[in-house]
Amino acid sequence: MTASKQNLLLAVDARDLVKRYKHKTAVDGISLQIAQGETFGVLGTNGAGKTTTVEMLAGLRKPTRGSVRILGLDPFTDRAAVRQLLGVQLQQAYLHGSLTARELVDLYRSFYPHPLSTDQALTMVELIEKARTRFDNLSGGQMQRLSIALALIGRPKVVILDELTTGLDPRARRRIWATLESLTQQTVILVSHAMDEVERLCDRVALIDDGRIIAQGTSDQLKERAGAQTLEDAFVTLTGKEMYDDEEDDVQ
Ligand SMILES: Nc1ncnc2c1ncn2[C@@H]1O[C@H](COP(=O)(O)OP(=O)(O)OP(=O)(O)O)[C@@H](O)[C@H]1O
Repeated sequence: MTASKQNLLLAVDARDLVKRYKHKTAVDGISLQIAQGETFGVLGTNGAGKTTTVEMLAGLRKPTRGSVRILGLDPFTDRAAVRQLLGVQLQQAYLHGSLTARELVDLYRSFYPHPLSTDQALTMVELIEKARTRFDNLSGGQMQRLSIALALIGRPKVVILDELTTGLDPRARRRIWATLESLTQQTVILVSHAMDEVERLCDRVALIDDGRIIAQGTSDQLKERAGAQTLEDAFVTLTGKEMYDDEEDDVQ
């Protein structure tokens, strides 16, 4: 494949994704086209369908309808190939708790052909001193940082990060942001509630509400479209909802 043709290939091409559960349509016709090298933000209130969407992109949840291609490959039928292209950090890391941080990084390294070194990965998220600590004995923020290192260890072409820095202290957030800003060659899909994070890191953003994309564009385009000063105000105007509205909060 020539270089120019390769660049035309979308990192993510999702068409009309639908995910229906028995009593709920979590995702209701989402299409996303994300170019190679883009950092793409997915914003939405709790329960909007963000995690379900990215799980379908990663081949972790089968869509009821629709198609996904990651660099032209189907994550379900080309599972082994896609696994080498993709790094995923999910909201809840299901990791083997009795393994140490170093053992987990070593294990994940083995899945990829050209990974970072274990020390590089642990240093990147400032966990080198915790290398010998079992996963179960790490703090919540340390577990989260480790899961970011595991998503990035294989130098994947496409990285999916769900709630990247939720719960991290300001210093750790800045450090992780700097790491992400250095990933200029990689495509990043970032699910977030943090407007500052999205504005700083993302080239484009999709606003998701009730399983649908209600607007997408650069932060500036969304602000302009909503006549808003901030991305948060744009979000409220375009969705008619406050960012932290939660379905469950209504029951009091
Ligand atoms: N396995 C499941 N069975 C039934 N309903 C589900 C299942 N998983 C998710 N849902 C529902 O689908 C909707 C979308 O969930 P999802 O986790 O994708 O939202 P989200 O935007 O990631 O939310 P949050 O910001 O709270 O993480 C929610 O109403 C959720 O309760």
